[in-house]
Order: sequence, then C-alpha cells, then structure tokens
Amino acid sequence: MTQARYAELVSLIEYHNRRYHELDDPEISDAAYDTLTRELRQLEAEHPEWVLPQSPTQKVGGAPGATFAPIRHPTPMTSLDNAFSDEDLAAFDERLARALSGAVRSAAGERPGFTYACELKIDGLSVNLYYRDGQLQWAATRGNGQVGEDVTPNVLTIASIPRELPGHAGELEVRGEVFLSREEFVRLNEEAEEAGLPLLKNPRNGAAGALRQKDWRVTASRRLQAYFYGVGKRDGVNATTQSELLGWLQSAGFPVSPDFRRVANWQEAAQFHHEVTARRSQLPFDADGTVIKLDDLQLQGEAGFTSRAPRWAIAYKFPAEEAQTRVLNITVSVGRTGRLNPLAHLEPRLIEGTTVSKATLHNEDFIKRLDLRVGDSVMVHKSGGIIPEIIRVLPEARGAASVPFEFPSHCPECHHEVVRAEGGAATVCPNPACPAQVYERLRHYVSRGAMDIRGLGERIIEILVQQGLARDAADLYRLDLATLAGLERLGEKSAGKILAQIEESKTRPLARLINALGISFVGERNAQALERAFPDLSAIASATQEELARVSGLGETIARSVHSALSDPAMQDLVARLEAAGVNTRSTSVRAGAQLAGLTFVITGTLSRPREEIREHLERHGARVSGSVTKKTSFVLAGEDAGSKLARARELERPVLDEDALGALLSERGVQLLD
Ligand SMILES: NC(=O)c1ccc[n+]([C@@H]2O[C@H](COP(=O)([O-])OP(=O)(O)OC[C@H]3O[C@@H](n4cnc5c(N)ncnc54)[C@H](O)[C@@H]3O)[C@@H](O)[C@H]2O)c1
Ligand SMILES: [Zn+2]
Repeated sequence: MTQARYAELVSLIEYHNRRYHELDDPEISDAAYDTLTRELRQLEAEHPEWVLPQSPTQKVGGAPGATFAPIRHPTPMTSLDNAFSDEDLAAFDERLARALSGAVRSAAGERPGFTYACELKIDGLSVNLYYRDGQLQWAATRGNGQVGEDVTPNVLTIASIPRELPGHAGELEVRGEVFLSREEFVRLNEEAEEAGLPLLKNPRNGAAGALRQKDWRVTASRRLQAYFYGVGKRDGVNATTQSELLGWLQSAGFPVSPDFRRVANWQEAAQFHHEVTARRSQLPFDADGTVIKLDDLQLQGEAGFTSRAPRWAIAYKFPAEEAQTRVLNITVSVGRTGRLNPLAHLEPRLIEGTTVSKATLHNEDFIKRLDLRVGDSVMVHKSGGIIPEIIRVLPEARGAASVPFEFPSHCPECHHEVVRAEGGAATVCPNPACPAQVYERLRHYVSRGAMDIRGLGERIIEILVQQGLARDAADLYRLDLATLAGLERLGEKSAGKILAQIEESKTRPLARLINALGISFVGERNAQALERAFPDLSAIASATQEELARVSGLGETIARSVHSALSDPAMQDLVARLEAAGVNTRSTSVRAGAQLAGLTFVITGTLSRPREEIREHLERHGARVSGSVTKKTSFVLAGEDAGSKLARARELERPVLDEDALGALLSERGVQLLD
C-alpha cells in the first residue's frame, strides 16, 4: 500500500477519534475502527520512516474539551494495546518474557508461565479519582492522558464512590471505568423516545454523554455506575499483585467488578476470555473484551510503558458480531461524482451496540458476485469495512418468486444513460448537470468541515436544485431575500439568517474552500496542507503535478487528483465565479490580522461605545467600513435610533446586526471582542 493510504488512515482515524472521544458521537463501530488502526500499525511496522508525530498510535484519547476545567493527572493515564486472537495473546506473553528475561528464566533456561490477572474490559469511560490525606480532591476524565477534564460534581452523583478514606495518608489516584448498565440504557432510551428526543447510540455513548454534562443534575438522572481496577499515585496501598490491589480497593470501599480470575499462564487467560465471550450477551453492561494484566506489580514496573499503553497489559477484544437479517429493498442513489451507489435496506438488527438497517453494496459486481436479491436472507457484520456489510447470502431461504437484481442502465435521477468507467468497478452518470450530483456537491459545499453554511439544510438545497436556482456553489451567492423567503416554509426571518451565513462564508479560510470544492482524496487535512504550501488558490491551480506531490503529506495520487480537478474547465469556471462573488481564495499565511477580509460594514445609530472605536477595531482585522449602505455591504451594525441607513439596509436586504450579534460574529472569526 502507498504512503497516500497511510496519510489517509492517519486523518481518518484522527477524525473518528475526535467524534468518539471529544464529541461523544461515533460514526463507525468499534470493530471497524479497530480494523483501521490495525491497518495503520501494519503500515507503520513496514515503513517506520513514514510515522508522523501526530499519528494516533503515538497518543491517547482526545483533547480535553472547553466545557470543563483542565486537570493534570499526577501520573499519566494510558490506553491499552489490543489482541484479537490467541496468537496475539501468545505474542504478548512472548514479548514480556523477552523484556523480563532476567526476572523469570529459571536456571535450566526454561521459563515458567506468567501469572495473569484477568478482568472484563467494561465499555465505558475511564476516570481518575484523586485523594489527598483521605479526602477526595477531584475526579477527572482521561482526556489526552496527561490532562483530563474536571468532572467532580458529575462523578459524585455515583453514590458508591467514597468521598473519604478514613485514616488514609498521602496521595492516591484510583482509576476505573464509569458506565451505564444495559438496563439503565434501555430505560433512558424509552424515556427519550417518549419525549421525542434523539436516542443514545449505545451504553458507552450514553455514559460519556452523562459524565460530560455541564449540569450535574442531568448526570444524576442517568444513574451511572463505576468499577475500579487500578491506581496511579499509591501512597499507603498495600499490594504486591494486581489481585491484591483489587482486594485492597474493595476493602477501602471502592466498587470492584466481581468478574475476575487469577491464572497461571496465558493459555488460561485465553480460556477466561473465551468463557466470557460465550456469555457476553448476558453481562449486565457492555464489555468489549477482557483485559489481561501481569499480576506481579514489581514485574509490571520493570516492563513499563510505551507512549500510549502499558507493556504489561493487553486488551483482548471480542470478535466482531454477525447477524442474520433480510433484504427489504435495494435502491441506487447518485453521488457527488456521479457514481451510482447501490444500497441494501435491511430489517434492523443490533450489531455491536448500534442498529444496522442499511448496508452499502459498493457496485454492480459486488451484487453479481453475491447474487443478491430483494427478499434474501443475509449475514451482516461491521468489521470488514467502515459501514455495515453483507458478507453472504443464505440462498436456501429464497422463495420461488425470487428474481436476480437488475442494475439500472440509466441514471435513476436524470435518466441519462450510465457508463462503466474503464477498468473500474464504478458505474457513473456522466451528466454533470444531473440534479442528484448538483445536490450532493452543494450539500458537501455547505457542510461543517467545508463552508459551514448551517441554515442551508438538505430540504432547502433540494428545492434550490429542483427549481434551477442553484446549479453550483457560486449560484448560492446570487440568492436574494425574496427568492429565499418564497421557498417552502421559509419566511423572511430565516431567509435573512441564511443570507447572513452565506455572506459570512465568503471569509472562510482557504482550506475550507478547497475542501468544499469536493476534489477526490482532498478532505480537511489535505486541504490544510495545500493552504499552508501556497499563497492562494490560483497558485495551487497553476502548480504542476510534481510541485503538488512535494507538498508534505500529499503524495502522487492526491497530487494527480488535485491537478486534474483544478484543470477541468467547469471547475475553473466555478472558481472564477466564486472569486467574483467575493469568496476568499487567499491563504491564511498571508492573511494574519485579516480575519474579516472581504467583509464590508456600515455602522449606524448609538452604540455602547464610539462608532470610531468600533470602526478601527474592524479595520484592524481586515474589514472595510463604509459610510453608505449598498448592495455590496456585508453587514449593517445598527444601534439605538438608527435612521435612514437602517431603512436603506432593509430596502437592500442587507443583514443587520446588533452588538451581541457582532460579538458572536467576531468570536467565530477568531477576532478578539472589544472590551
Ligand atoms: N467507533 C469509533 O469511531 C471509535 C473511535 C475511537 C476509539 N474507539 C474505540 O476505543 C478504543 C480505543 O480507545 P482507548 O484508547 O480508550 O482504548 P480502549 O478503550 O480500547 O482501552 C483503554 C481503556 O480501557 C478501559 N478499561 C476498561 N476496563 C478496564 C480494565 N479492567 N483495566 C484497564 N482498563 C480498562 C480504560 O478506560 C482504558 O482507558 C478502540 O479500540 C475502539 O474500540 C472507537
Ligand atoms: Zn444523472
């Protein structure tokens, strides 16, 4: 595999880490995530020279959020390395034996097995409790391992956690897992369903959401639980083994999972793991595997840590789950690039904690290979790819009326004849004006990591495309209030807000625009690399493929894709019209202090400070401030008793801000507020 794939994996895994650890909103299953990290590790093992310092294999967790005060852990909190088979576990045992050879080899040169402590790997959130002289000082999430988030009031809603340790002296950090029982998870989702609120994806997600609540009363309504299994600072802890440590924790009043076994060697640890696997569905909470730890604490100390995990412990993950279900329908949609995407609609099944009701069928060949038909019984899993996948058909369950699926010969959206790209598996609609493609391109353009025009939801885009009001992104900048307000269910107020957002999108950093253009292989990360390397978009467009390939992290494949996309006449036309509309195409590197570049303000009325002061502040950050309202005015800042300028702004349908709205705009653009 190529280095481009490596770079792609790094950014993909970073993306999923952020969704999982920081936003508590994972997009893919844990098994699919593990498949990605395994591929990354494999590539890093084969090409150590590629390893990037920001690679997820070098770090723990995600960044602590801004909602909570940061807390530095006295001793770092780590993650765990994974095993997926008995062979992996044996290899772990063998690595330990080599690392600790002095410690364990007998005179005869043979080595006795290590004693291991086997525990459940509860799928929750780790916390660190810090006690000084017997008093709980604070409780924090793991965060990035060095710095976590102060969630003390939330953790204190868990009644079983001791606030005091009578008679204890010195410093103590106790580590454990906060989780939701499956029963509580079901109860909460029933409540949410009744209230019409979004459902929790799985118990882990629910626990993370509950623990990271601003208001501890909300946390209290979720009945979290916790089990503890380890220590950091450990004054006064009387234990020489992991098993004794668990006993000590229990006698000190901490809840400890009863599911524990001390074993004489790795084979017995594997046995424990398989026994737990067999009864995993009966556990009162979600677990994603077992944790096998060297029992002897002194040997643990000698084995030590890598930058992200202990060498003396390993998480043995449960195998990916499969489920049987039925294909209710097969639909074919058209993507941004014209690609026809067949999708199987399934009878919903719970797999690894999330409900699966759809599976991608990739392309025509995939369907042919499986001979997949509507009505078929199939096996589904989530481990192979990023999204759920059908792994086989059970043809014996097929009825007499079953007929092979016929792949469309014409675009289901615009009825243009479709083509099979030469040598490729994809079927594409070659019509660039195909409404489905226009729709997808616009949706991508306004999406979060791109131009972030939030008010333009799917329904509005759909209508804009249907009515021919937007054939590409540049058309968005020509929309006016009357047109927008006239669209189904919109009205003046929302239309005005959307217009303000469209206006504001003109000042997005170049990387956002590059991402928004929807070039294959170019997401947020590669777009940023391009922005850093060039002064503006036209410099990128006129760069040779070789020059592009030299941009750090890009490589051949991506460079070719950027080059050919930007030399396409339709793309050049789009870029020219975006530029003409005033969309920023310059790189931030030459825009320091120009966060408001491209925006024109008019200030009117009595404000909380002299208008002159506000004018200077805006101009210092690149804005233009003008005396009269025209069609070109981006925003009108209106105070008390604003007169003719405000009237003129209304007449010309220019967005009007009050001081609060200006404050919000400034902070969003990273400009300091006036104090
Ligand atoms: N679905 C996604 O998009 C996504 C994204 C990122 C991470 N993940 C999941 O998270 C995992 C990586 O996250 P991670 O770095 O937190 O590692 P991890 O959750 O696999 O392992 C480390 C954690 O295990 C927990 N743990 C539970 N029981 C334990 C015990 N008895 N002893 C010690 N620790 C125990 C601790 O909280 C510890 O921090 C992945 O393997 C994946 O399953 C999923
Ligand atoms: Zn089409």
